[in-house]
Amino acid sequence: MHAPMTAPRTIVAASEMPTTVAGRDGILVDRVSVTYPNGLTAVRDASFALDPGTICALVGVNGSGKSTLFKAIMGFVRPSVGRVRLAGLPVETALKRNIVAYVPQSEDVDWNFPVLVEDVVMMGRYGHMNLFRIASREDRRKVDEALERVGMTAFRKRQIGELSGGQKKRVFLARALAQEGRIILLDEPFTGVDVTTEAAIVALLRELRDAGQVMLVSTHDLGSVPDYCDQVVLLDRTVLAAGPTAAVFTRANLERTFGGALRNFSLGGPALHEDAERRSLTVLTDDERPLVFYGDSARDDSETRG
Ligand SMILES: Nc1ncnc2c1ncn2[C@@H]1O[C@H](COP(=O)(O)OP(=O)(O)OP(=O)(O)O)[C@@H](O)[C@H]1O
Repeated sequence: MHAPMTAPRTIVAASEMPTTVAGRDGILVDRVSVTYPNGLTAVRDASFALDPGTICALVGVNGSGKSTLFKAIMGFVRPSVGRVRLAGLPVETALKRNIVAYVPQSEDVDWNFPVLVEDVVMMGRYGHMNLFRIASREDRRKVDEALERVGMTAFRKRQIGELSGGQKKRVFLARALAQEGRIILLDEPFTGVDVTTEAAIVALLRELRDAGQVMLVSTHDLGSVPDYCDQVVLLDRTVLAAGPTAAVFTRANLERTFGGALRNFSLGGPALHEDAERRSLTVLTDDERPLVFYGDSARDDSETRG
């Protein structure tokens, strides 16, 4: 059972935190704004800091700027204002040192590209290779290990485009594992994934967290956030709230984040099933797995899932 939710509290902006503590070895997003060439400011004055050994959910409606923030962290777009530090380094340096791994959204990948599963995972090793990209025994061992960890060894000679959605996600996760980045960004890793695969991915993320990695996970799967995320960043073109899940992932904050996009079912009164206690039940849903609140506490219903 997840710890009861507490009242939302004021979150200290990353820029006000001493960089020697928060985000020093993890992710520091400090007053970042991103303006696209068409003049649209997709993210304004966003700040948060994540230390190693953290899984953080990035939550917001479609168009709230999640992918833009990922692109800024990956160096695909340059902030017009503010700075990103990865393990204390500027983005370009962190990328050169192979510190950041990225698991893309399925839509961002060309699945017709003829490439084998094991080749995709080997791409995670490219940064460790010399100019000629000749895989060493160590590189091959890391690829074998990564495929094994995600349960895709039997599929290694298959074309990536022939796999199911969940299998593709596992392969890209294996690529991130093979890369051995200390920072992993996952863009909607659970979209189109069955509950068994989701549970396997979550178990792997927990292992990585326990090994000291820091993960930022963009997700619409609200119901599972309290199960495995230590921290949450709520985004709506700017950071509405950021911090420990128990403090930030509250009904009030979610309603503020999602506004009319959130479907809210409230049931009051009658006892549920064999539960004798009468209490109110609220179900909040974005577009994937719903989040259930009993009174003001989010219920961890992981035991009821496959
Ligand atoms: N290259 C671009 N040029 C101009 N505007 C863009 C560009 N990319 C995204 N946008 C706009 O920036 C805003 C934020 O988009 P972004 O893709 O970051 O949202 P998101 O939170 O990732 O959405 P989703 O949940 O749908 O993936 C949107 O209004 C989008 O139309």
